[in-house]
Amino acid sequence: MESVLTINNLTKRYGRLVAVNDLTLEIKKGEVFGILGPNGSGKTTTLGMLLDVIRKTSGDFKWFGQPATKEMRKKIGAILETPIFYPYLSAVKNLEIVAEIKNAPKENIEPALKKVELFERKHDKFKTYSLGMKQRLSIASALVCDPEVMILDEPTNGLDPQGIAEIRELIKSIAKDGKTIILASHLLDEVQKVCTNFAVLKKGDLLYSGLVDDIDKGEVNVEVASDDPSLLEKLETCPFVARVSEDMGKYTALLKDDKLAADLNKYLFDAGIMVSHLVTMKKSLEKQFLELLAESDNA
Ligand SMILES: Nc1ncnc2c1ncn2[C@@H]1O[C@H](COP(=O)(O)OP(=O)(O)OP(=O)(O)O)[C@@H](O)[C@H]1O
Repeated sequence: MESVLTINNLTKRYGRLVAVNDLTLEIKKGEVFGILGPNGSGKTTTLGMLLDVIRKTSGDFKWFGQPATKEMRKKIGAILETPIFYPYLSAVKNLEIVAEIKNAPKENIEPALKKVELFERKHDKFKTYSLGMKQRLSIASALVCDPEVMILDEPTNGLDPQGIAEIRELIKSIAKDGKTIILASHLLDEVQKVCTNFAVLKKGDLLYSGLVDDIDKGEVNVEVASDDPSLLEKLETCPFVARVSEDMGKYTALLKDDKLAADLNKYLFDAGIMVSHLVTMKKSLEKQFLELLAESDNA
């Protein structure tokens, strides 16, 4: 798949504080890429550097395989904060002004308003809009330029549950149209619901990057006990046990090759061992991330 963005060793320091530390990532066409991390983890700083509104300290990034140019930046629609709309003007008038400033065709306004489901309300004044509608209009203002990539920073912040659901649906529907989306969020749930790929940042460091589908896959640890003294030896020689540890007379075996507790039970039974205790201790990535985020909140 074509690379939309490659980031190599990107770093931003504010004095002694390292806001983004040696970040290396690749984002490919069609991905909905979530940058996940608690407050202060460096998400906004990263997006700011990628959009050249924050000056990088060191490192490098390329959009579409090339250093960013003004022309290329037109392919990127970014909403870092709500754009300033005129409160007494209608949505359509506001978007006409946006199109004028950004030199975008006025014909894009109607489809953009339809996409964000504000077409019926297009003549209403901006000030009469709910927060969710205002956010959808912000997204429409990026769509007016028909960008290939959309960048959204905490797109559901401050919205009520219905507003949140609408924005998430909208993001998925924009992605279906073939646009690549980069989204910063502190909500694992949001990233899980909307994104295909994600990276986890903590205090500027990249902790993890991978597929959202892998969140449910986690390590399978099985706690096992038996009166048979050869249990440890059998566990250590089992071809799908990666590691064994002992605690209070029970062994914990980390399984590999997608094997489950039932497979271990069968293996031990076939080896002549009757177990007295067998419990799966699955630690999903989700749990690990929640722990990680909680740790950061307490830091
Ligand atoms: N202009 C600045 N001067 C000094 N420090 C800054 C500046 N901007 C950001 N920082 C610091 O850099 C770190 C990363 O901040 P950043 O805003 O990128 O995090 P974030 O993950 O986007 O969090 P949030 O969601 O709260 O904005 C934080 O410690 C922040 O205090």
